[in-house]
Amino acid sequence: MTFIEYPDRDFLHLRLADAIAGQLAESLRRDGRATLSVPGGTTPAPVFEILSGVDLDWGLISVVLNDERWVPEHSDRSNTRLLRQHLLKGKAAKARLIPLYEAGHDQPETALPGLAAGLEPHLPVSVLLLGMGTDMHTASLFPGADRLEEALAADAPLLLPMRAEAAVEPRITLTAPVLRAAIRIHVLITGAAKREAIERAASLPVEQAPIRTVLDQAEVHWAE
Ligand SMILES: O=C1O[C@H](COP(=O)(O)O)[C@@H](O)[C@H](O)[C@H]1O
Repeated sequence: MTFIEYPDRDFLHLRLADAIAGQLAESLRRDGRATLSVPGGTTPAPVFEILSGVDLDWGLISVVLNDERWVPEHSDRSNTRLLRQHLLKGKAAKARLIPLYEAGHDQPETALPGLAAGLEPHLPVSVLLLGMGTDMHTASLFPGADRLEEALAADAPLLLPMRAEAAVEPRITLTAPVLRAAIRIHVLITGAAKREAIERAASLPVEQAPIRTVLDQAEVHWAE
């Protein structure tokens, strides 16, 4: 993996947002379209805030989460809600959100075919930004999750539902082949515990450290 250490979080957020914006612009020039996939959780909001003010042809950019928790959008656990609050506003309000949640379904399984059909035309992902938990999960690929093996397989479908003790609620996640097919891959982590975890991940099997599925292709961005 390529590991980039920054002197502080503000600098990290600015440099990473700048790199992502440049790569999206490159995809727009090359392909006339771009897809950006982003994590939820507690870490990425400052990068989203910066990106939302960047001058890009956002009308040609699709945005999809790496994963979603199966909760309504008004829940403070909703990754879609986080996206709307911090990224899909300002200049980025024109971007097209590709949903990973559909109201009216108690469980992700029944919504899955429709969500996957909506995603397919927007692949491959041009720029993939991932987060990681200290348990080395990325997207909703959790160690010990019920469908992890299926999601890591080379012939996995685009999306899978996922349940794991650490995940709290059912999830829906992009699978490993979709993540690995992304043209540019960034991992954003902060703090000593996540640095230690990603260093440990490099020597563990992917089932124990799912972040490994992208580590050979990723730039990891870290600040204390
Ligand atoms: O639950 C999730 O966790 C990971 C990591 O989140 P963080 O709060 O430790 O930054 C995140 O990447 C994933 O998208 C999210 O659903």
